Amino acid sequence: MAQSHASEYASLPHSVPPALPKIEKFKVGLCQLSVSYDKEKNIARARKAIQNAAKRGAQLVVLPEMWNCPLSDDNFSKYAEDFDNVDASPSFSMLAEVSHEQGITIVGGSVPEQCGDKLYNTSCVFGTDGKLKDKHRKLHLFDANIPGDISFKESDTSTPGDKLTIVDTDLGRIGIGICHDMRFPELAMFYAQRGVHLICYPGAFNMSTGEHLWELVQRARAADNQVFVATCSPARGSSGCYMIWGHSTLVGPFGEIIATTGHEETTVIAEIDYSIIQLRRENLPLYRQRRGDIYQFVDAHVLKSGQ
Ligand SMILES: NC(=O)CCC(=O)C(=O)O
Repeated sequence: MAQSHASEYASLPHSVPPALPKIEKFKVGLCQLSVSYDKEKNIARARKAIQNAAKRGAQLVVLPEMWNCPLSDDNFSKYAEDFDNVDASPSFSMLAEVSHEQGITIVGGSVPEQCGDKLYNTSCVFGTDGKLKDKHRKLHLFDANIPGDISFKESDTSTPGDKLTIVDTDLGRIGIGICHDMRFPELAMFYAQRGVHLICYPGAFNMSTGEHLWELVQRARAADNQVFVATCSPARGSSGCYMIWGHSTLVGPFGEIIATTGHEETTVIAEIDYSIIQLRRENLPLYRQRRGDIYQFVDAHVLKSGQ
């Protein structure tokens, strides 16, 4: 779990290059799904998309933010699931079943999670055995007010998470963020410093910030940290008042776009080759060039533990 990673890695020098996992090359599937008001149909649609991505060779499948639920604050509690009560959690159960059935790793986008009287925007990661490996609760809730454009206050209904999520999988060390989490470079730096190879951000940028910033921020997170970044959005036209930008994308460690799409429902299949991380870090050894004598990135876990 992330918190144990924090203490385990607290003493590492900043920006160590990651050790490569056994598997260097594999295919990722980014399922950009249409989302309707019918939760059962959303689950069936997601299952099919995952199965098709696996048939096309994807060993890792990423789903969008809020794939079981039209994206609006007033829907979250209606579509929420309690993951501790798996029998009453059809989205969770489907992901567990299909990851096992297909023998793949799934970053299960996000769905609203009910935990006691709290709602979270939560991403569950499943291993090839169908077991939950970890879950990430969105840390930075999307509260925005751009007059005449968009007004959204996720914090009216949801509670922010309180931990970082680094998951060791057969396909490398994966860091998880959800949508607005991508705006915060510190989170990506924290992950990179702890040897993450790939950061997955299920996300649903809107039309205004999407056009200007969706591509820019994910390329920046990848280039700054010399890691892979994968984003997965719902398709536009998905139900709800929130107009979605789409454009699910895989970015490489040079900030290069490896594969992307438009706003319609589709699955992007692309190859991740981790040896490129090593190559780029040799080409441009940012981790050695940082001026730790002038400035330092100090994370809260290190401060708290007094190191
Ligand atoms: N669902 C979200 O967190 C949206 C974030 C977003 O659009 C942004 O600009 O940030």
